[in-house]
Amino acid sequence: MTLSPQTASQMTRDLCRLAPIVPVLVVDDVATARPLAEALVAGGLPALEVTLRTPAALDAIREMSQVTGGHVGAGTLVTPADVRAAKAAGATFGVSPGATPALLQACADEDLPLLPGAATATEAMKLLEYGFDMLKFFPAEAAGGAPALKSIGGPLPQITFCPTGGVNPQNAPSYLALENVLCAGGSWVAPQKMVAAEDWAGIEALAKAAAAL
Ligand SMILES: O=C(O)C(=O)C[C@H](O)[C@H](O)COP(=O)(O)O
Repeated sequence: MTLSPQTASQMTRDLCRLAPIVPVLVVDDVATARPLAEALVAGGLPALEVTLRTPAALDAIREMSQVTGGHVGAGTLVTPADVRAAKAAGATFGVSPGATPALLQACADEDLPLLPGAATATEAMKLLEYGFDMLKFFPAEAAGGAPALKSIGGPLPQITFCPTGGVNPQNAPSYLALENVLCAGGSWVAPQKMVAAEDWAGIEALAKAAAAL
């Protein structure tokens, strides 16, 4: 099977329209995965990105995929092997910090809609040449923040973005106000301490506040 970049972008764009914030999750303990996803979805954040940065990540994706109303994707996709593992675990989309031809091909082969990362006009233009017009702007704050993304939108208005990396409740509104931003990614809605303490009501409240941004 080969998923076209155009179709992949349409699918990730639809996901990014579900809520203003996509939680970026680092799951250490698979036992927390399902209640964490339930709290975030209940709070109004249905699209979830589980980073492949911990040994528990793939099992966490498997668990979270059972949660009604959730859309669980895999983040930190770097290699074709990551893509195959994410797909096998049940991820319905992928997110990568950047993009390589091998990664793009693996996502097409696995039918995994990818939100590929770009930080500069040239990177965005290369992805546009492939057919991707829904991108992750990463690392958002370090790469110039909302002013940089606004500037990229001048010559490249056909590309829409999900800025991620250093986004927080204070600066999120300045991104979300841009015409070329559909949503933003952020880890603050699932603080490690609250997850460890199993404070699901607290996390649901954070999600509600983020959903209202
Ligand atoms: O691992 C990945 O693929 C990523 O997507 C990196 C994330 O963008 C950051 O982890 C966002 O984290 P915060 O800056 O804490 O919101």
